[in-house]
Amino acid sequence: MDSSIFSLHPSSPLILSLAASCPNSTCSLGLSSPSGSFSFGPRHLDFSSVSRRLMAAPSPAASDNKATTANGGVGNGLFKPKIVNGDYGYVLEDVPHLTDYLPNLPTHSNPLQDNPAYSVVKQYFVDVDDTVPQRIVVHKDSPRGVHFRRAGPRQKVYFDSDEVQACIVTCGGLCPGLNTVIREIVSTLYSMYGVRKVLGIDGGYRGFYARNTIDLTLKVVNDIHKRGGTILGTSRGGHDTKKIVDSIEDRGINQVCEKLFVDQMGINQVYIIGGDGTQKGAALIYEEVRRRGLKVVVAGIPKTIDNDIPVIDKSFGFDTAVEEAQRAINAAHVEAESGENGIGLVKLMGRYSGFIAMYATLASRDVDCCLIPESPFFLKGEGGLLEFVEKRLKESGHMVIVVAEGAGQELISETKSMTDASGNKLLQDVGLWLSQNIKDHLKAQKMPINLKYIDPTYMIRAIPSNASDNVYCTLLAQSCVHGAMAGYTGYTSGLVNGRQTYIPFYRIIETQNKVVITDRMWARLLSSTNQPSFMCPKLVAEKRKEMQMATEAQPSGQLMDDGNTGADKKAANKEVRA
Ligand SMILES: Nc1ncnc2c1ncn2[C@@H]1O[C@H](COP(=O)(O)OP(=O)(O)OP(=O)(O)O)[C@@H](O)[C@H]1O
Ligand SMILES: O=P(O)(O)OC[C@H]1O[C@](O)(CO)[C@@H](O)[C@@H]1O
Ligand SMILES: [Mg+2]
Repeated sequence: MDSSIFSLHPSSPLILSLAASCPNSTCSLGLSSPSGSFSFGPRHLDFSSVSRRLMAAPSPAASDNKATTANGGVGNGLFKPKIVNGDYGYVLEDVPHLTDYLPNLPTHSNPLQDNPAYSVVKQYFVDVDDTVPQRIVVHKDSPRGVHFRRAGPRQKVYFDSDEVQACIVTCGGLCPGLNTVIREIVSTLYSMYGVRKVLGIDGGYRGFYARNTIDLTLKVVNDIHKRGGTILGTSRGGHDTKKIVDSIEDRGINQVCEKLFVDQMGINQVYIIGGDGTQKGAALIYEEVRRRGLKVVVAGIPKTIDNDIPVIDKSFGFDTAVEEAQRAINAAHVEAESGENGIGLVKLMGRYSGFIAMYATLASRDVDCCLIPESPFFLKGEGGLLEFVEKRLKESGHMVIVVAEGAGQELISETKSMTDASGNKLLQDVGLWLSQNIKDHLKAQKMPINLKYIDPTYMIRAIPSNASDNVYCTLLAQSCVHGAMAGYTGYTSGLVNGRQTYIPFYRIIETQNKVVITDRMWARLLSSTNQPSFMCPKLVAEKRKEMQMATEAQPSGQLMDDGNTGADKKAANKEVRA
């Protein structure tokens, strides 16, 4: 067994509480027929259809008695989190399961065990009790801490292949790898689970009730991973939970797709690919589905080019975007080097989180100054940006500046703030604003300059994913499908410490992942660019306190983390005090 994966030992007291809430553990195996699985033959669909529509959902309070409760909740907070506590501070933040509110669902043997491609695999299935720790760096006496359920195929599945009617939707901004995820969900459903009914929802959440859909077959998705964008289209705004669940349940989709959905059943597996906003919407859909007592899995795949989703190691497409950003930075450098007092200014995406700018800067080594939303700066006076620009030009004759689109917004916008259809703040063009201020300042100093402003914003997210992101997308998609087939719901599939996991929605949507400027990664950047921090000592102290409070409340999932999470810092502070 891998050391980063903890298995709950069946004899430990922990298993007792887990068995009560985990459908795949001993208690639900008791449902199996002597042959090891329930099989309802051709009538099975009828049974499911009845269970989808008629089985009364227990009241949230009753159904949640199975798990220890904790603060927080999903969406409207109707359903409490499933938290399992074990020895030595072990905590499992578990994901919901269909049997939490539909207790008598039949199980089936996982068809993967008859798949020739998997015949060589030593262990077909992931142990149902395997979990993955959120914190990988620990001290001798640290508690074992928070864990998530390990993703992967389970021995028992809760859907018969013929019964599955899946749909996929993509929402929010574009991101490299969206098509790969779509392709691999379809391919996993078809090739591993023998599913034949997969539908693409057109144009984001509103596509659920706009009734435009695409039949996703292996042929349709075959080459799509080579293209940027999403073949399904995407959108912002337009989330209406009730209308979406009405459509999932029995309207719209099966009517449009008469060829496939002759039995008039609704969708029973919903795969939702999108960022923080999308996952909030997914959490609401899950709650409504559960409230109605439907046998419908709601599963998310985190998509965010800004890498602003917490808990996960990093988001798919991020590497591709950083790689593509190098081309813009290289061009800026070439331009800057070639003119008198040349300045290459590159604006990169990053609304609230400056990860793309930070990683593109660290990768390039040609950058003299990187500005991100998390690190406030000021323009004029001693220690300000303009003084630094002037100094660097005098020293080197040229410079490259990388700015994240969300940086310095508080300095620019005096106009009334506007929002997009999803409620996200619309940003002012920090690149143009910086260009003008730098030009004005250096003109006043009588310094001739050559400033070239490059804005590759959409170019870094509209491209197809690179090879490593393609593999990442494949694993994410496969994990997500395995979870749905195993009956888990209300989860986002995500990579945690290099392992695929199922993370409850509430953990994904409760905070945003941000660059922690008091961590070593930002210090590495400052030492690579040799830029000042642009912060007065008082502000640094305030930031440090702010960050400490935030990280102590919640260990953050920093990209290539040093292990400098809140909990580690707590432990470190304890040592210092001792
Ligand atoms: N709080 C919310 N509740 C329900 N739905 C939401 C919420 N926030 C956003 N959505 C819906 O999710 C979809 C996408 O949201 P948004 O435009 O914010 O993008 P995102 O998923 O955060 O992706 P990204 O920001 O990475 O582009 C939209 O259809 C929006 O209506
Ligand atoms: O112009 P659009 O499509 O709204 O997207 C812009 C936003 O999308 C993001 O890439 C997030 O998806 C942000 O970085 C950016 O502000
Ligand atoms: Mg977002």
